[in-house]
Amino acid sequence: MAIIQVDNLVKRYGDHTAVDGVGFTVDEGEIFGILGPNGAGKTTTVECVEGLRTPDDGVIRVCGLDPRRDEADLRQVLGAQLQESELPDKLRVDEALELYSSFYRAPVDWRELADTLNLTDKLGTRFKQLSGGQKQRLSIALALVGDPRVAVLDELTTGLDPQARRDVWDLIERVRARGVTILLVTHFMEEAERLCDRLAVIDAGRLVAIDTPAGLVAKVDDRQRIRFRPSGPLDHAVLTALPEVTAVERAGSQLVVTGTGNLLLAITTVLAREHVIAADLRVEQTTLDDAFVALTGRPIEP
Ligand SMILES: Nc1ncnc2c1ncn2[C@@H]1O[C@H](COP(=O)(O)OP(=O)(O)OP(=O)(O)O)[C@@H](O)[C@H]1O
Repeated sequence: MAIIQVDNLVKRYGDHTAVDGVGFTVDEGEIFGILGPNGAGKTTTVECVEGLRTPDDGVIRVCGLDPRRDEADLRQVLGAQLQESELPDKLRVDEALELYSSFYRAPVDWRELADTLNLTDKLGTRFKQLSGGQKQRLSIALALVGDPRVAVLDELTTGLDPQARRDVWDLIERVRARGVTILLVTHFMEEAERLCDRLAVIDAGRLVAIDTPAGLVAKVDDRQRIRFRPSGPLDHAVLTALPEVTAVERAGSQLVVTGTGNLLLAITTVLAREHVIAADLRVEQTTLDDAFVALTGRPIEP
């Protein structure tokens, strides 16, 4: 069942159309990602979902609520990561968590949440004195403290080191396992691939594609590339004769074979028959990065 519904969303800033007819639905319990380069309109889209901005056109429903009209009810079901500037510098971590839980009818135990986010030894620290990563973890805690049905997380792991990023991903998976629906804004391919059930790719305010990460890759290209160094002479014709093979190229001492289907099995069977050993064999598949370039015409990071 759709818990978030966005139809033909349009948002303009002056004469600049930041979001231009974007639509998607998110099912209950899904992690749904919005992926796109800087300035694509991702934050504007989710801020309309959160009721923080008024759309110029379109319909949005979150748990059946209209984010602008039903703002007070929306606050009880939707958790949003706050912007850094929203917390006073002198507020301590424990005070912030206590304050935010007081906003909700049925908050979770904030001490437990702080523990999960490795914030327990920072409870007495003032906001201003937290590192970038600690502030980020606190903002995630504040988004989840109300035990929301839907959590909106914008650039969740920006500024975190690789280990902290993985810890946050694990946390998000645990949150989802409790049934929370997550709308996630990201421009990290690895994050999108690892966490999201489905992704909306947005570029220059427009929706380019919606699919699973694997579906986006498959849409673009299902070719694989296999590289290896043959141990002895090999007639390329034995490879090009295979129905799975579309091309064979030489790159220095390596052969690069492109194809589809069960390419690896087809190649290794032929090599065994020809008594050739494939050294340094590597299988390269189309990645989400490749799919993004194919869909939008450019890489996500300039
Ligand atoms: N309050 C505003 N007033 C005017 N223009 C704005 C405002 N907020 C955003 N924009 C513009 O609208 C476009 C979309 O911005 P938005 O922040 O939604 O993109 P984004 O995809 O979230 O980008 P980023 O990844 O950089 O945060 C950009 O061109 C941005 O400069």
